[in-house]
Amino acid sequence: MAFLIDGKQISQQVIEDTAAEVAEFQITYGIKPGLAVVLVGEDPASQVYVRNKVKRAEEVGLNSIEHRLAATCSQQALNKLVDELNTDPMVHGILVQLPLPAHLNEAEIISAISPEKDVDGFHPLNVGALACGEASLVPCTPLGCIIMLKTVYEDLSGKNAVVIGRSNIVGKPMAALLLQENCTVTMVHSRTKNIEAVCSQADIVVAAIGRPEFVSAGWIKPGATVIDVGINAIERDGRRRLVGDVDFTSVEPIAAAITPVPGGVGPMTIACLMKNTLTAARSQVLARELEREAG
Ligand SMILES: Nc1nc(=O)c2c([nH]1)NC[C@@H]1CN(c3ccc(C(=O)N[C@@H](CCC(=O)O)C(=O)O)cc3)C=[N+]21
Repeated sequence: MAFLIDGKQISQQVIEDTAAEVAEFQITYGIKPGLAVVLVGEDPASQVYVRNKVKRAEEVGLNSIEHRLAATCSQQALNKLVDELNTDPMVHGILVQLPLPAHLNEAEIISAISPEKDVDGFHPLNVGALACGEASLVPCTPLGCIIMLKTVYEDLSGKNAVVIGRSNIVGKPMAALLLQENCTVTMVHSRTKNIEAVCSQADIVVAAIGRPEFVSAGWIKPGATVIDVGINAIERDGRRRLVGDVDFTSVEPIAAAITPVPGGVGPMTIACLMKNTLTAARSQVLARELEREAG
């Protein structure tokens, strides 16, 4: 029986710590850190995520502002909104919910967000900073995974970590963060040969491929720690269920520790978004003070 890494509980701690720091921020500066969430279109899953984010933001004491645009909105209209949020001094964090409708250019929008307000950590400048090991705004999901891993291991140094998946939003930043923690990092993906054999060498497996229950017992070394980033809605026995990228039932008896879905990585992602918004607000307020001092 594996130890269950309780994302709900760990995220609650992150939320409470952030809430205390937000309260202090407000006393010091007389304003609340502000988070703007932009949702384009009416995708039901996205609506649920956005609602959860706004709810959590209120809990933490952030000023959260939701902007909704029609699915048919133009690139110019979205750019214009992002520009307004970039210059709004009450907004410290901007999140444009992905994926965007197909006619919109995601890379262009991500680059249009001011890097100081990029609480997703997706802007090329923040991606570069992470690659150089000097990031302040780190993508929320990988950051949440590292926080969970640190509840299992005092020190990640020298661990063999395998990241399954090479997306810009999870796989690549995850590998960068594990490397920063001195892990020996291997990335595997759809073109990797003998993927099972590579995975079964790992002390730590992070699964982020977006395929329901893809990783099964044969991939996992006994005693490994398994972080399941997947959130897949499937239908089983006529009921809608959420499952991860890991076949929990077969892997759980082999692993030493594993994250559940739901209640694992998902809540950590949202908690880290709150943390990043506070980080962004602090550095913007400091930058403005320095500017004022310099005259
Ligand atoms: N710019 C941007 N940034 C994101 O961070 C981002 C995004 N776009 N687009 C969509 C994905 C997805 N995402 C989730 C966060 C939390 C849960 C979460 O908390 N899930 C619950 C279950 C929720 C349920 O019951 O449906 C759980 O895993 O326990 C899920 C999904 C953030 N994303």
